[in-house]
Amino acid sequence: MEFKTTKPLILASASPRRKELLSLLGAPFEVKTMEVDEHSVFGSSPAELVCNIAMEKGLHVAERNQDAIVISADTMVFIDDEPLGKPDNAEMAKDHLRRLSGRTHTVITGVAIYFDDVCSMFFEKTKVTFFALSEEWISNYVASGDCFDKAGAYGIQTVGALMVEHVNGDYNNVVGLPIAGLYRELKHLELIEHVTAGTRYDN
Ligand SMILES: Cc1cn([C@H]2C[C@H](O)[C@@H](COP(=O)(O)OP(=O)(O)OP(=O)(O)O)O2)c(=O)[nH]c1=O
Repeated sequence: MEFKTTKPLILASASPRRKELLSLLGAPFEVKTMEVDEHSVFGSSPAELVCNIAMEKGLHVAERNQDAIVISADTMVFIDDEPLGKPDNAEMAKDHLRRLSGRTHTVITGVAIYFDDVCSMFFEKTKVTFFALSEEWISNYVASGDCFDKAGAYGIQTVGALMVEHVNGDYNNVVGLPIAGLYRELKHLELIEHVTAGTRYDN
């Protein structure tokens, strides 16, 4: 099953996970990124914060590619409404994991879709419950390096999966892109269509 977008599609993200998930649509796309200072972005709620960061990540790419659909996203882990982003160092990673140990946290991904001078945004929330983690586990996991490029200092799609007792919601949202929600949003905005037999090689 394949889809095509009504305009050229650009993913404004350096995340290999987002690239892999967007590929599920089977629609061609390019990756174009521009650096943004995530720390200078604010929001009055966790969902608003991730949406505002997602919007910021896509803005300059969209300005330079006005004939395209530009997609950008931001994923953060929230515990007690406090954001846990990507850890800067091993101590910060250990602190993140100690806070997540034995508790349920929320992973929110904000997604921005730029097209026709418009920016449409949505977010997806997934609840993840961790088993209680021993100090030895935390040290070994952080030493493996898996935690460093990931919000909350874990990867649910890697060996980090061994910490997860329960997931309530979209798994792909935790990995960085709620692809089912994104497909539905693109469909709602009439930016994507199913490639039916006979139209597959039309362009
Ligand atoms: C919680 C969790 C996050 N992550 C990743 C998804 C995101 O790539 C990353 C959160 O950082 P982001 O700042 O959302 O994204 P990024 O810096 O990787 O990529 P870009 O800004 O260029 O789009 O954490 C996992 O891969 N697995 C997980 O289980």
